[in-house]
Amino acid sequence: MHPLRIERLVYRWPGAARNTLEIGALSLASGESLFLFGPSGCGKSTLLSAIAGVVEVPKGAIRVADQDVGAVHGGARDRFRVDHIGMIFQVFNLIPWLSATENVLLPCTYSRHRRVRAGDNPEGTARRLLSELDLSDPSLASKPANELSVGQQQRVAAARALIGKPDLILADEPTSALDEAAKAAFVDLLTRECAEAGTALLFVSHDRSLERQFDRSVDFRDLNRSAA
Ligand SMILES: Nc1ncnc2c1ncn2[C@@H]1O[C@H](COP(=O)(O)OP(=O)(O)OP(=O)(O)O)[C@@H](O)[C@H]1O
Repeated sequence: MHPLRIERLVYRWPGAARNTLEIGALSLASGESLFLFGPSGCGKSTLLSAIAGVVEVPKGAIRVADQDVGAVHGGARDRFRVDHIGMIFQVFNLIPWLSATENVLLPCTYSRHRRVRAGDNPEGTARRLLSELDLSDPSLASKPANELSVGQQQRVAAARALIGKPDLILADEPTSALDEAAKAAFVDLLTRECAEAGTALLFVSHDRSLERQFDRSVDFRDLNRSAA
């Protein structure tokens, strides 16, 4: 099984004068972590949206867990995404009135696949992940998400992405609200958890101080011919 396989992906935002993405090939193996860097506006977030099926992609261009993302539509695509992909985006999409723990457990609510993979005690798994991310204090874990700091919300989003061992995690600048020490610890935990779970990690950022913590690093401008 390939967590991610991209071949001949071309994408243009509606109304744009030129293609945003022209990617020949990109794949990730199970448990592999890739750091993808490039300047603002070069198309990194667009690529993640295409992989997540948030924007329409041509059939055959992107496979996640061996499934053609462009061939799955509507509700089936939403179910496919929660079954196989964990996302840590710049906007965390936490449900504001749910506690940190309840937010972490959401993928297990929506996906039987993730619930089964979270083990016999998903609540215990959620607590363990939050504690690894330095959110073990019960008063923090039970707080509504909108009463957490942005850095704490980033870590809740990471625990939510990790729970139930998805095949792939997409992370878009997830350390922007953390200080230097917290950043390194966060990336260390994320890469370690992914390697142990066999989850492939695609992490995009322009902060190259994090690069050496990953198995592989790619300059987006080398990958994306439209930027040439
Ligand atoms: N929803 C959208 N509709 C139309 N064009 C968009 C949309 N989102 C992004 N774009 C355009 O696509 C190009 C790539 O943007 P994208 O957000 O993917 O870059 P990025 O590398 O992630 O940038 P950053 O590092 O600043 O987040 C930009 O020219 C941007 O204006």
